[in-house]
Amino acid sequence: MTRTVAELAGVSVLRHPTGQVVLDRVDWRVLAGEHWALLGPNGAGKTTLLRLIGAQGHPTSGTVEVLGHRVGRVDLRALRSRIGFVSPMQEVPHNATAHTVVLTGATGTVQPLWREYDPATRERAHELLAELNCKELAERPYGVCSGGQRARILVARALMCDPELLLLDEPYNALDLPSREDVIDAMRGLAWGRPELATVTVTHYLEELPGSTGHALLLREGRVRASGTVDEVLTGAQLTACFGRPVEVDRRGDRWTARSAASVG
Ligand SMILES: Nc1ncnc2c1ncn2[C@@H]1O[C@H](COP(=O)(O)OP(=O)(O)OP(=O)(O)O)[C@@H](O)[C@H]1O
Repeated sequence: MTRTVAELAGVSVLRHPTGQVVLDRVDWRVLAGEHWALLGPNGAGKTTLLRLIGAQGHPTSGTVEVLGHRVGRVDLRALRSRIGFVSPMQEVPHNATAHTVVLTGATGTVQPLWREYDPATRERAHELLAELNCKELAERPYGVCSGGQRARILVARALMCDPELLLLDEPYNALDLPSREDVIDAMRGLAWGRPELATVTVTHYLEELPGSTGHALLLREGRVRASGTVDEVLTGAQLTACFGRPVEVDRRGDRWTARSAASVG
């Protein structure tokens, strides 16, 4: 039987002091090797849900189990060290080289802790840069790398802890088309090369989903509107219900496109 990586049951999040319901009785299970897309309008609760599954917070009610541990009963820092997280909010020292940025993933720190990195760890950072097709960037300062290169460096960094779960919050944000395609290729390569790794990617655009995406969850106003395989969920009817306006979805090869049905013709 395939291992459960994360399971949320009846999860709600209310904001203090307004009592705003950010997530409303969410049920969700992610299995090893699954690749999920998390979609929904602005403010639907996607980042909040990603943070919960990443053991970066507690629900107001309901249960969150990640990698066999119940959030609230374990040291969240220990749990987080087994989860890779890529987010545009991440703090990164821009004058550090790409290799150094990847190394900081071993310690989960913003700044490098040089004494912690033995030769094998340093070599591993090089290997991960190569796995993400950017080994030539090793000595380049992160700050001068392009958006697509930075995204791949951050994925390599997240893989330093050899995670069982990799979470990506809008990794394609503000990338030009070639850069986006490079990151999509890298994600597809990861799915192929690491069959046990589960991933969850928050995105706004179906065009950004690698063909390796097998599952999708649609959120609207904190509620799950649809959840399941991409064939069940990434349909015009489901996206229309989720976004509240007519949406048409096409699938060509292993990629998707979506557009407002009102603009067709
Ligand atoms: N720290 C916070 N304090 C108060 N409200 C918050 C906080 N973080 C998020 N919220 C609110 O919770 C709701 C969900 O936010 P969240 O960032 O999870 O949505 P999202 O689907 O990721 O949105 P977006 O697509 O715009 O990034 C929003 O209404 C937001 O304003």
